[in-house]
Amino acid sequence: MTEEDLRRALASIADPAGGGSIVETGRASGIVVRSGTGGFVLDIGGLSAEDAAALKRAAEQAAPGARMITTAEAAGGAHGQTGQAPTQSAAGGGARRQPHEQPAPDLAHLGKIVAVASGKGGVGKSTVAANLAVALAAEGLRVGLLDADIYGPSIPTLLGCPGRASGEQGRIEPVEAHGLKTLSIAHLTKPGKAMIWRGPMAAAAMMQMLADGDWGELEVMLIDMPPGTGDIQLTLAQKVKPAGAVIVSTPQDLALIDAEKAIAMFDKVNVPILGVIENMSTFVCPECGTRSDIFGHGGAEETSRARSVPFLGAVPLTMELRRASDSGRPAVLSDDEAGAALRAAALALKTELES
Ligand SMILES: Nc1ncnc2c1ncn2[C@@H]1O[C@H](COP(=O)(O)OP(=O)(O)OP(=O)(O)O)[C@@H](O)[C@H]1O
Repeated sequence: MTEEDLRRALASIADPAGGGSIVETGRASGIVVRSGTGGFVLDIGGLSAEDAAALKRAAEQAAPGARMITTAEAAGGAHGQTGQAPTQSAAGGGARRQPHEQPAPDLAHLGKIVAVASGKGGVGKSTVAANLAVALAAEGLRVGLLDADIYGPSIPTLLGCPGRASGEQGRIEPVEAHGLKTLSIAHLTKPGKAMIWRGPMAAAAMMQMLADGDWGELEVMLIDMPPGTGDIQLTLAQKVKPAGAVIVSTPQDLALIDAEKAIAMFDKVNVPILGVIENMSTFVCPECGTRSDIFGHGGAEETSRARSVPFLGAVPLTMELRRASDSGRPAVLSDDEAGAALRAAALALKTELES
């Protein structure tokens, strides 16, 4: 038996959660054959006991004698619900890519890839990512922005470019907005569909948008990561090999603890930290202009000093920024304080990328 035989046998089994065969969705991974004996990992996470038992039986029958390791570690999303792979709904059925199975695609045409990440949700990571991207495009760079926040895609709203991406023959045409190219899972799926994907499917979707997107020749590709340190972050580090990561945090202690965790995770997988940005740094009252440090102030700068990573700047919490984000006109295009702070952070990032 060869690995190809084993892979083909497993590919004949449909993932009970939908999205294609268990090889296509990444539910069967780590497929190896050593001295004629096969082995693979079967992820039964997110399945009902009944579906899991049926799947194990089907795998045993399809690959008799192969060593099967079952794991539920990668489970995520709603249990037992059906997900949908992006090519089915958008790009017209191109070759799917498996982060765990296929060699890393050649992404040299994407230029310097920068992950914008946060340890904790809701700190304004997507807002910062969108504004950095628009500011870098305004500086004349050819910029891409990938929304890899599969579970809460917000880039189309922030850039004011909802709707569906077009595509043919397995390629996906990115959407153009504010001088840059962007793709989001929200451009590829019906609302709500992406939320129920399991971890490996979400990672596969990110890789597919990167590899199958018709991005052209870019200088910088920013990736708006989902919050936390899960499957997608690992796939990114292993397959995409980014030039570095930008960590967004509020000055609040809890957010900073999680930001530290994110820094440690990127350190561990050898992704350099290009800098830390403190968001919601100081609240500026829209009525009287009074400043108050609702979440504290300066904590992210202290963290970056303690970890010897660059501090790219502090962005205030302002009504204008919130309104600009909701209306799809990035704050960086206006002259107010938050816009200026974001432009400065983008320039600091540009300097880091050039050094
Ligand atoms: N500096 C700021 N001033 C005012 N509002 C802000 C600021 N930064 C972000 N926001 C608002 O906070 C909300 C959350 O921001 P955003 O979606 O960017 O966070 P996130 O960290 O990406 O969240 P998630 O973890 O859900 O992906 C949005 O409504 C956004 O407009």
